[in-house]
Amino acid sequence: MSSRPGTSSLTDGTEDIQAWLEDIHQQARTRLGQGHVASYIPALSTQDANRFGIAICTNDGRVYTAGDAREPFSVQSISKVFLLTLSLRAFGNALWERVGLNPSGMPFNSLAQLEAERGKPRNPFINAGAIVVADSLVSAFATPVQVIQDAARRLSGNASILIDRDVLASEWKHRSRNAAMAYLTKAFGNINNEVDDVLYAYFACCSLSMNCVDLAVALNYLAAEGYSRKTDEQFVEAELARRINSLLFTSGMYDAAGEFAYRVGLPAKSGVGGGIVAIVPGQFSVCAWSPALDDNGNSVVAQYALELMSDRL
Ligand SMILES: NC(=O)CC[C@H](N)C(=O)O
Repeated sequence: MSSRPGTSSLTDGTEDIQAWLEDIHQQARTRLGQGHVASYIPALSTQDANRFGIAICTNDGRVYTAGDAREPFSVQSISKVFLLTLSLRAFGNALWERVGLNPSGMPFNSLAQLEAERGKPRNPFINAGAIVVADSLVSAFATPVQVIQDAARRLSGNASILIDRDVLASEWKHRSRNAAMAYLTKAFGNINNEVDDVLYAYFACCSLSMNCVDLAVALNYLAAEGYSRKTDEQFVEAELARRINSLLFTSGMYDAAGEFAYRVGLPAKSGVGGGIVAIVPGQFSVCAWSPALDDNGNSVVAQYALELMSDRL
């Protein structure tokens, strides 16, 4: 993209944007080979670390892609954005009596902080927070997983989005740590349903299989003041979209949120499947994906691609 001073919107020609994206993809590829594919969920460990895709969805509905942007991957913690949005739609600010709003400064699966803070998770994007949010959805809906899958399908316009049953089975089998968090939270009175039901809903959402285009399109409402072009509805109020973006900015990248904010400066959510969604409010949403992660559980190449992108905006 040209870098005329003072211009930062994606209003240039389509070919320019496509070339710009391909250029970022080319440059970010140089970091393939760094990091490690997540192995604590065995079904994720078989992913090919050399995959790398990126997709942009502009607020006027144009989609640009480079690399493996249409290859489905496990969304993992990116699903926490769907969980939070649906819970805030159902419960509004009452949710914040159960979940905090501050960065955790701890790994996403920390038990120590949850114990110290008496079962009120720091924010909705660490695992304990998302498990409380999932509990709220188990209370609100008879079929919470279906509700979330439907939302992902409608917002992305892709009716064939599925839950990856192998990933779900693998997460379930290796659930000890998340189960410990859920039971500890329940012991403090902050889980209302059966732990197994809540964990199942949480894992099923993490196991959604989507590609970069699906995610960039589905989460574009956060760039577009809450409006979803796909469903042609105000999915959330503009103010709520702004608040979710603020939370993503401070807490979306786990304990690396500060560093990511410094380097990239955009609201973003990562998942251990290697995806990262970032939001440029008023302009576009972007999803980058490459499976190998750094020590914080964030994709090395996807982070670098977003850093290059933000440098050039
Ligand atoms: N950070 C992540 O993507 C973690 C999600 C994963 N399903 C877990 O519970 O550990």
